[in-house]
Amino acid sequence: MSDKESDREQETQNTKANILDKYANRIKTDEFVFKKSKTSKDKSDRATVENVLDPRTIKFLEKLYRNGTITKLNGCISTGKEANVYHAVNETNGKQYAIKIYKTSVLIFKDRERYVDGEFRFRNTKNQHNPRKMIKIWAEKEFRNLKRLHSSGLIPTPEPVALKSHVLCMEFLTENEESPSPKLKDYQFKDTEEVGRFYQQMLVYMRIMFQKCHLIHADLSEYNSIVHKGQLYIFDVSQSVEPDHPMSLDFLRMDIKNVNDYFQRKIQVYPERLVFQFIVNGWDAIKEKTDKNTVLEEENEQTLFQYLESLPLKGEDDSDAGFEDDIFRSMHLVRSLNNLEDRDFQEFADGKITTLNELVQDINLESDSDLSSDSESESDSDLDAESDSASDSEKSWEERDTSLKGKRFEDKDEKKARKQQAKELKQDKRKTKMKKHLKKKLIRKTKK
Ligand SMILES: Nc1ncnc2c1ncn2[C@@H]1O[C@H](COP(=O)(O)OP(=O)(O)OP(=O)(O)O)[C@@H](O)[C@H]1O
Ligand SMILES: [Mg+2]
Repeated sequence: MSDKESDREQETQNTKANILDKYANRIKTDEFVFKKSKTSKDKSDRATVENVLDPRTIKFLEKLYRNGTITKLNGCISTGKEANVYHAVNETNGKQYAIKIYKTSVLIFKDRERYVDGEFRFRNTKNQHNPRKMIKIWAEKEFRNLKRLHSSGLIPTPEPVALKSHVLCMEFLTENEESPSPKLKDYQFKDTEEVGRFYQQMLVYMRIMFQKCHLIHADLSEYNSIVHKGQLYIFDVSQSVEPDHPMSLDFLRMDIKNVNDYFQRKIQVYPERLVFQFIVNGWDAIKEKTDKNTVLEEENEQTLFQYLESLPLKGEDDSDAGFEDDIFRSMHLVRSLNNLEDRDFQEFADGKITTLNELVQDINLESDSDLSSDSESESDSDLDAESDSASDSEKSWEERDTSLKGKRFEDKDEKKARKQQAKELKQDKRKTKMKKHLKKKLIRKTKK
């Protein structure tokens, strides 16, 4: 190890040592048991803390102490495959927090990449194989998505409080000092009427997330929703994507399946295709589809519930034939014919591919540009990312390269090189491209 590295190693150990000295009695990482916490006088076990939290994590955690957000980390409430969640408290104002600390195990990144690739907001993300940098981006993604949902005022979520690199601090959902509010999977429903209400509420939130917040959850289930003060709260949005993500509609169909799978153990549910159309269709298309005795005014939660009431449940309506859930789920859905790869044309001709506009009308898949740059709305104190020597996408927000990206602002020879490259790309695409007249003939044939 070079001198420089060993100095750095030594410095890290020192940082860790004196942080632990300073906070030793206020950081516990073993399992947090609510009832016991009041009486437990047992000192935090320093050795456990040392092997659970690495020095960098402790350094970020310390920022939450120093800025007065928390005064004590009580222990771990969940060990997930991606992150551990800890309970923390501010003993002065009694506020309770959930501190989600992401893990750096590389194995998970394989699965995560598909959620980051293709996302407009993370187009500059490099270092996909650098675990430390990747967890920072992943935590930032969760923080920004949570902020977008929370600030919309339309979707109940835990309030996001701060992000320090891969350490995310948010409001802890609990109705008393004794226990966290239950996940949907553990919630004791009063009766089937209440189950039905929660089911419709979940579908309405999925539509609002898509239409107003321009997000698809992509891991929605009874495990990632909590019933708090009688309301359904949505969280765990690190993997959520915008509608322009190439796989957004596949993720949406997966969410619909998971939600239906949970509720149909208790009540009758709607066909997945109708749920998909409810979420993705523009409001005018929805109004058109309703029968004449359901008059809908402007879109709000009430009219959305009203529309759902008018929908046939699974099996009640034979127009569903040919669109059973498994067929709908396995359908190769493309956004429009221009998205069709040449090799798919034959499949399309054989009627095996459905274009989106055959399924829904006036769909808006464009991500709202001001929403997409939701980082601008972050207050710097929230996104106090660690600023080590890193590429643009890694710099903390204050230091990131603010020169405008895009064609208008590049210098001359870069522009020339880019044009040349685009020309070559077009040339070899043309070689494999299907001739226009053949494409037209195929489409005419399928329209008959
Ligand atoms: N704000 C919160 N308030 C109360 N409990 C929370 C909060 N955030 C997370 N939890 C608890 O921690 C658990 C894990 O949180 P989350 O799902 O965000 O992490 P995860 O890494 O995705 O875990 P998993 O892999 O198990 O889904 C939740 O199921 C919930 O029980
Ligand atoms: Mg989760």
